[in-house]
Amino acid sequence: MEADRMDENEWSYHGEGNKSLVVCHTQRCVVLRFLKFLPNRSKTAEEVYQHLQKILDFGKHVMKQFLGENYVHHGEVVKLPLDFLKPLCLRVQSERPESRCEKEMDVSGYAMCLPNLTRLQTFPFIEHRPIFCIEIKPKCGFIPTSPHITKEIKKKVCRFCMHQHLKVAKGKWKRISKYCPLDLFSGNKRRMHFALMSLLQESQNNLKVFKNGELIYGCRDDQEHQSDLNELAHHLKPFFFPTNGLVNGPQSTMNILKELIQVLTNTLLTTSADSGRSESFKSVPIPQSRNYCESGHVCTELLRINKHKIETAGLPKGSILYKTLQAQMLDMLDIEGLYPLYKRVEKYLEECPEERSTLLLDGPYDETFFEKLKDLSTDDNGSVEYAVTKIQQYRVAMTAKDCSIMIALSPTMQEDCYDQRSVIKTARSSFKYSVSILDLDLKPYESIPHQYKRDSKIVSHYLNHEEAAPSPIFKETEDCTLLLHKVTH
Ligand SMILES: O=P(O)(O)O[C@@H]1[C@@H](OP(=O)(O)O)[C@H](OP(=O)(O)O)[C@H](O)[C@H](OP(=O)(O)O)[C@H]1OP(=O)(O)O
Ligand SMILES: Nc1ncnc2c1ncn2[C@@H]1O[C@H](COP(=O)(O)OP(=O)(O)OP(=O)(O)O)[C@@H](O)[C@H]1O
Repeated sequence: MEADRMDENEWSYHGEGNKSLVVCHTQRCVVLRFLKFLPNRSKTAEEVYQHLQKILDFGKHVMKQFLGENYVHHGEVVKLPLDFLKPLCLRVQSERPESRCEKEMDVSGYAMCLPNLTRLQTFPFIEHRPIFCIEIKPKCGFIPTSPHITKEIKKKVCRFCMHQHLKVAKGKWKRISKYCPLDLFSGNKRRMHFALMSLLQESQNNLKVFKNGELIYGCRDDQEHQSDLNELAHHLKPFFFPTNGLVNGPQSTMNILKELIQVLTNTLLTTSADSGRSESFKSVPIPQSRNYCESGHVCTELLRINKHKIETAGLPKGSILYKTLQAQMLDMLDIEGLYPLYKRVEKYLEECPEERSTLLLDGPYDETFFEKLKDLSTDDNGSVEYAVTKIQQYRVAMTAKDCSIMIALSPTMQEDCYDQRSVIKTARSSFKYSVSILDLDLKPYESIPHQYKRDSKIVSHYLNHEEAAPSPIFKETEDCTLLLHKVTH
């Protein structure tokens, strides 16, 4: 990137989260990811540079090893001139959703330059072949079994489903989503179909759809707005049924969504030859963990019929979901077991503050850091070293619980002679695809007390308000349609 030739008019607002704001180039397949800060909390240019460099190192030396070379794009830190940044910041301001404007885009002079993951990862310039991309923020896909857990409900209902109730009560979202991460991570195609359909119906901030790089569905600020699946299907129709232009109406919408879900399921279950170095990790053991959630909305009939399958189904090793779940499961103690270890480290640092850098709490995030994550033992010998290892594993796990998966798909003719490993096929369609993971910033050590409090808030709210309430009635005709439809393997 040539910093002296940067023109703000070539960049447009792309999206943002709680910690960063992203702009994309209009001609090339790249984005710039800026940090965001609360007003008066901004950092110096040097601090921002160091922070971005740590994000890069963590992606490159840790998450790439974990999740695989092909899925993770660590990008590069770029220096940008102020006469580019100031007008760019003004330009994007009007595009930003109001709910995100509490924080300001950092204009200190550094950003992360990354490939635009809504595009196929094989071309440096924007191709004019049609493409769409689904972004999924799957959240935590397992129920914890840690002996440190004090509330039994945490062993029955997953955190996402419990958290839904608090979010709706606080007005963050209008409706409870029927999505349960345990369905998506189950590896069972029917449950995955249900999870994806639920995400489409109530996308919240867990699903977005981009068409030719532009957001067309999901993550709307206006939470009153009920997502319009007909509109989405209308957008996607040319990708799935290019010649069948006249068929319209609910049946057509359903067919398109079913096709979309099938393509997504197949992609999520595809294994990558590129295994990274996660093979050198032992699988994280989770004794007697249940793989469905008591508050899940997946039709009880389906659970009954498929009970045996649900017990045995699993994710293919090497699939993106498997790798993400393995990283999430590095949280073996649960925040309830982790918090006392955090306090142990804090006490030690109070007595010996000069030891902070020796403990490597703030990096460097290099090979040595990665190697230390491999120690899965939970035999606490009372040492500060044990506490630090568990804390670092927890931070990696929390990162994996909050990342997003991008699936970019571009229709291709069966006869196009692409490398067949990068083509996903169903009976009706065939797509060239790429899968990536984004938002792999290591969660801060300092956020552990906040995590502890939030966990207790989510659980108490659920116990006080929801546990006694009956499960929502499941309308089989509406919601089971996809589930009970035969799924082609
Ligand atoms: O705690 P959670 O599960 O609500 O996750 C937070 C996310 O909320 P969500 O529930 O996905 O809507 C939250 O997402 P939103 O801002 O709600 O879109 C952030 O991703 C937050 O991470 P960070 O503090 O910005 O690094 C996330 O916080 P962390 O817990 O990952 O630190
Ligand atoms: N490399 C990329 N290519 C395309 N889109 C991207 C890329 N990186 C981020 N985005 C888009 O920008 C949005 C915000 O980015 P990101 O998730 O990294 O922000 P964040 O503030 O770190 O999120 P969080 O709220 O989870 O902390 C993403 O949801 C995604 O839609």
